[in-house]
Amino acid sequence: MRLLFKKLRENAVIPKYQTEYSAGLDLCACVDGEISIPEGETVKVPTGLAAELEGEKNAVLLIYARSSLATKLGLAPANCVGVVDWDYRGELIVALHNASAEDRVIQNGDRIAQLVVTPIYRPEVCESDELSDTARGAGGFGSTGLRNS
Ligand SMILES: O=c1ccn([C@H]2C[C@H](O)[C@@H](COP(=O)(O)OP(=O)(O)OP(=O)(O)O)O2)c(=O)[nH]1
Repeated sequence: MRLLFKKLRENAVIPKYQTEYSAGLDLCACVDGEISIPEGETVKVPTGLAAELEGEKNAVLLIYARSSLATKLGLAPANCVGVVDWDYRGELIVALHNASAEDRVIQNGDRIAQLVVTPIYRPEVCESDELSDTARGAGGFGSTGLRNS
């Protein structure tokens, strides 16, 4: 499988794996100089890249937070996880939300999020009057309690 990146602007950065076993490919901001993300606001940060997962339709590109940005700077994608449709050929955008109490500045080339390629199922969608019985049934949202017992 090949993941193709097309640079939409000269200063875009083609992602690379940081280590041999990195799960994510860091996405870099592609801006003129720098971009400000005021406290409490969300800014759509461009990457200057379009991507194509060549041939493989049962996989998806997901845009996740970088834990360092989220925990140290309060910057994480507003949509939690960005889902990139297989047929999307537009620019990859990271909608960074600033949950900190300070304005933040992102410089051109800063690594702002990570792209993860993961397999997906695309099942046939059917309406059904019955679902199979299970021990859990409809229990959820804490129905099994807090601790192991
Ligand atoms: O964090 C993200 C999320 C999405 N996208 C791109 C790829 C995706 O294929 C497209 C549409 O995203 P999504 O399906 O989440 O948007 P929507 O709000 O459901 O709008 P629509 O599908 O009608 O465009 O936008 C990004 O660049 N970054």
